[in-house]
Amino acid sequence: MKTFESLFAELQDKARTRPEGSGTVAELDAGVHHIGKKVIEEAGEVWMAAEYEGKDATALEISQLLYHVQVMMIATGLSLEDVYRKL
Ligand SMILES: N=c1c2ncn([C@@H]3O[C@H](COP(=O)(O)OP(=O)(O)OP(=O)(O)O)[C@@H](O)[C@H]3O)c2ncn1[C@@H]1O[C@H](COP(=O)(O)O)[C@@H](O)[C@H]1O
Repeated sequence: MKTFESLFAELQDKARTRPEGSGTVAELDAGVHHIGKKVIEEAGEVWMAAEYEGKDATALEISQLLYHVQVMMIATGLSLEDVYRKL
């Protein structure tokens, strides 16, 4: 099963190797402003799913929020350790 750490390593690899067709590469190229809007959009979807759509839909939306947060970390040059130090 994919974990937060393994997904982050995968996304770092995508950012470095820039494979054709990667949504992550496209999102990184679109920049922090675009990624920020995706984070906000997914956060809103988490809220709505949690209130009205049940556990499975909420888990899906949370996974998408975590993905976009990780893309933001890579776009801003943050490592997992940089964030974990703040926990
Ligand atoms: N976990 C994710 C992931 N979660 C969310 N998303 C993206 O976020 C979008 C969220 O879906 P929504 O339905 O909310 O949005 P949408 O309006 O349909 O999508 P857009 O039109 O905004 O792209 C999805 O369409 C994906 O583009 C993800 N994209 C990629 N991953 C994983 O990231 C890794 C690298 O992916 P690539 O860079 O695409 O190879 C792979 O393991 C993927 O499984």
